[in-house]
Amino acid sequence: MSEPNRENHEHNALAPAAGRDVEHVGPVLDGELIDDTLPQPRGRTMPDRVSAWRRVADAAGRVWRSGPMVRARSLVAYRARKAPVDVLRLVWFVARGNWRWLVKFWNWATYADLRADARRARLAGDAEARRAAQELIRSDATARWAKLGIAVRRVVITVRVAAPVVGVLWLVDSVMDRADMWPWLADVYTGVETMWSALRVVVPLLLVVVPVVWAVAAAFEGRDRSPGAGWLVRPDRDDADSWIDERMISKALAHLGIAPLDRFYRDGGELVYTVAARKDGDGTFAQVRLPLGVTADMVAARRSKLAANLGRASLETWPTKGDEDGVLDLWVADKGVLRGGAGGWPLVADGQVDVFEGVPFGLSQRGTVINAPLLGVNWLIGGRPGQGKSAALRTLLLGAALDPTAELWAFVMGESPDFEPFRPRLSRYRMGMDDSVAEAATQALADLLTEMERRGKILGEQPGRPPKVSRKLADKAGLGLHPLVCGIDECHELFQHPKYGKKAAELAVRLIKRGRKYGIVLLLATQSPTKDSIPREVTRNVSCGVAFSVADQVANDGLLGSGKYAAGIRATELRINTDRGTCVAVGVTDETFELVRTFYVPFEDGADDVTPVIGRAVALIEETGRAVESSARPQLDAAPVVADHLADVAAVLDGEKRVRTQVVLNRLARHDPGEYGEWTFRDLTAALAPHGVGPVKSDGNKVIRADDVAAALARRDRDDAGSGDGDGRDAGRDPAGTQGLLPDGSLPESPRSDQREHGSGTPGTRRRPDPGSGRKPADSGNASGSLPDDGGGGRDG
Ligand SMILES: Nc1ncnc2c1ncn2[C@@H]1O[C@H](COP(=O)(O)OP(=O)(O)OP(=O)(O)O)[C@@H](O)[C@H]1O
Repeated sequence: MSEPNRENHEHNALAPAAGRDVEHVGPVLDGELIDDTLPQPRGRTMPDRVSAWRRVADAAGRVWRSGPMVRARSLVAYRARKAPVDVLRLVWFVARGNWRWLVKFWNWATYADLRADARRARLAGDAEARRAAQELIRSDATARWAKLGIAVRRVVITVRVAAPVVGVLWLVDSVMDRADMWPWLADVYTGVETMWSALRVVVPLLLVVVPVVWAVAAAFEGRDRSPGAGWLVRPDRDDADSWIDERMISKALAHLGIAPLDRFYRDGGELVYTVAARKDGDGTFAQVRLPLGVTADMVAARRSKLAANLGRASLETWPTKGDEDGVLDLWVADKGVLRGGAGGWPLVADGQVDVFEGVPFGLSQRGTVINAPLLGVNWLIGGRPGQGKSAALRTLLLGAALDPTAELWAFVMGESPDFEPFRPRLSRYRMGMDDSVAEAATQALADLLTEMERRGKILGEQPGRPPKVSRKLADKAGLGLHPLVCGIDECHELFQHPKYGKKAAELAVRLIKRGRKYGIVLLLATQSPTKDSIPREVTRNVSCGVAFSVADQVANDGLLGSGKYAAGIRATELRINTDRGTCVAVGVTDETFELVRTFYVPFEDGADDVTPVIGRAVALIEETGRAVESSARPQLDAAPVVADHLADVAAVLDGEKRVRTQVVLNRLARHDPGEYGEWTFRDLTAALAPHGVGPVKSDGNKVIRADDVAAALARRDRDDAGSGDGDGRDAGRDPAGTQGLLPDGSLPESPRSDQREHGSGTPGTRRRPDPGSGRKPADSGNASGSLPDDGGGGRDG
């Protein structure tokens, strides 16, 4: 029975509705046919959900821990902590603002300023000025009362006119119906009523707004006007209460006694912080744009006052010039943090070095390890006696020793055992005060120059003409492009040597300008970095300057570069003995300067950590199948030191504008009898001709003009710099070292021996060193080995 019925229903339901009544058969459901044979979407399982949640939680955690979030969090926390004090402060500002307005009103009402003028004039006995002031008070009072009278009269007139009109309107409105009024009169009433309703809305609003505006204005008027009293302190670390913030810095700057800065503050100026005070290593860094008339140098000149104002020691306060003269970079160390030394050298017990990566040198002021660059740079280390120069030079050389590809030379121009333990690892080593050491060192510089030229040729022959020696090229057997590091301690003794000094200086300058591309590194240490003891061109062109405690600006700028003292980069702040081992360094990182606590590898009073490191360095070379180029080998035939005729002529002109050729010849003969003793006019002309210089006639005499010689020298230097990338110290410094990383523990691949495969000098007999013996060279009085070379002798040890 039910089937026909259902059919009937369906038929009715599907029948077209047009022209008939529609019969409702219940709700129409939307659906989808499911085919069991197709793959069905799977519901999300529990593990899926968990991992999705975990991903979301991870992302949220990352955002939570991100830098801006941390800063925002600490700012909110800081402000929340400060909220009660801030509220009290605001209330106090409002009260003080009202009081200040009251005082201002009172002063205006009582002519306090004019009365003060009159009083001053009376005290000064200036009757005329006093009369003028009193006259002014009288006339001003008259004018003021007159103005008040006019205003009152206007009000009275307005009331007298308006009152009858209002009365009439009120009367008319109370006796007449609006509908019976003239339309214009009804409009007047409508307008009045609209105004009245608007007033009913506006007045309560004003009753709220006016007090708020009043309070804000009063708070502004009553604000703290002392320097740096802004509200925007931006802490980004937890101990926000104990660190240096903008307010402290502004306050400290306000009390330096710099007139334009004082004026700026007096006029209510607020300093602009281009970098808000933030934690930077073991201290706080901020960058301030100084107001008109103030330079960073002016602040740097008052460093000790600034330090005192900030509650720090001078050494802990570093105001330096930022990107512009008017931008102050200020770094302030956390209290006492610089007192601790850097600790032991990280490689003293273990590890290896790749000199292309740098050598751990010390801790920066930020507390990170400075990996000092060795390749592609030259070093000048200086400071007062006993402050750590030799120890720093030793650390650099020790680092180089732990690179089995590096060849090391050392010359100590004095009686000092500082580098004795290095002997087994050194290819050349001379120590002492006699002339033969100076001669050997000069010879070494000449050989390095020859070697540099050879390397230049080799580099030019490589595919792609690489611009400089790379790790890959240095490791390539047979090229002889391995790193060659030459350290000269007490180098002023060499440059001031009566016989070899000039030559050594000339050679060193040329090496420093050009050698860095060829893997040749010069490390110079000196007690005396004055212009007489170190050639100006050396101090100008070395890329890494290190100054331990120095006595004055001259020594400071001699080591760190000109203008550094004025810019606030001052090793004069380092206290003799107290800050032993701490130095100011430029060029060792990308920072303008670093305050470095150098690592110390002891070699004194029975303590000797150097010898074991050298033992390890020698063992490393043996492991890699290299032969050590030791100074113990017999002397190689050294190429004679080549005389530089142009430089010698320049030297003997002795600052005179023009000198007769005969006098030049005489002076040259005195300067270097071996070279110039037999020289004639023709020799002199021939020697100078290639440089475009020659004798010219002046007052009937043949003379050499100093200007011509200087121009030729400059030309040559330019050419040298052009081919060697002449590194103006401050302009295009060499790539700086890195910070914060220790060098890779080991080289990726043991480099092959190539120390003996290039040609310079003549081969010597090679002997396996005995690292433990600390053996003296066979003849320590002789110049030790020249550049490693065996002219095709056995490779790879
Ligand atoms: N980084 C350091 N940490 C701790 N002490 C150091 C450090 N460097 C050097 N010293 C100490 O200073 C002493 C002197 O060091 P060093 O011989 O290197 O000074 P110097 O400047 O070369 O002196 P001189 O000019 O007389 O040769 C060392 O014996 C050592 O005690």
